[in-house]
Amino acid sequence: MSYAVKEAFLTLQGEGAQSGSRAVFLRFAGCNLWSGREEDRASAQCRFCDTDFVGMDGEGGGRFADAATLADHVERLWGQGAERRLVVITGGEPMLQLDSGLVEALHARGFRIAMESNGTLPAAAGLDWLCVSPKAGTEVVQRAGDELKLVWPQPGIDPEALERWDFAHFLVQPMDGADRAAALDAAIALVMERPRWRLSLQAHKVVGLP
Ligand SMILES: C[S@@+](CC[C@H](N)C(=O)[O-])C[C@H]1O[C@@H](n2cnc3c(N)ncnc32)[C@H](O)[C@@H]1O
Ligand SMILES: Nc1nc2[nH]cc(C(=O)O)c2c(=O)[nH]1
Ligand code: SF4
Ligand SMILES: [Mg+2]
Repeated sequence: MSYAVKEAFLTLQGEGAQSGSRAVFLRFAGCNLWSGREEDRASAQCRFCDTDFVGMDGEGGGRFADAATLADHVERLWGQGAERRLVVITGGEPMLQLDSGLVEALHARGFRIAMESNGTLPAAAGLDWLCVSPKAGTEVVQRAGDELKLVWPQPGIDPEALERWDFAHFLVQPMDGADRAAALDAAIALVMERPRWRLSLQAHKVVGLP
């Protein structure tokens, strides 16, 4: 099968428990919770998205005919060196496209594979790091993984209920947008009340990386 990629680039992981790690980001086009068009945002299931995932016109984006071609592209973006190769697969919603063929092709090139998902679709087998970020009002089927990353505040989500899910790390990330100062206060307050949680800041935005 072919893959629709919005953009792909080398940067540092800015979020979560692996923040600060060198990584190739592979951003698939399309999401199942929002069309990506501003005129649809108010009626979407996920309304706070900070990402343009429409089309294939970004840096390093395009239509890739098969898994080997896309994995070669990721390898070229990483450059020389076999040590600690990491690809973060995101979107949009990556589980609309990520399949076992791409997992195998990336592993064959020595990559650890991390994925950022909204959890409404079951994760592909064989991933090395799974981040699930639940969205209020959606049915999250993927309730186990490496990190649960809760964008906060989100009315309709109860952090205490999420603590029963099977994750190694519980991160709370302030919602970026018009109310980001209040969101930061709310995220800090959550950690103060519930020590299971740790604060995840979007470090790439602070330092000006993509
Ligand atoms: C753009 S999403 C793509 C992956 C997947 N669709 C998801 O939602 O997890 C990547 C990450 O950014 C987070 N995110 C999106 N909009 C955000 C915002 N306005 N502030 C903070 N985090 C945000 C998501 O919750 C997710 O953890
Ligand atoms: N540097 C950087 N780190 C990130 N971590 C998760 C991101 C995402 O959009 O999925 C992201 C992103 O867009 N850029
Ligand atoms: S689920 Fe993820 S990609 Fe889709 S609209 Fe929400 S934050 Fe954006
Ligand atoms: Mg992002």
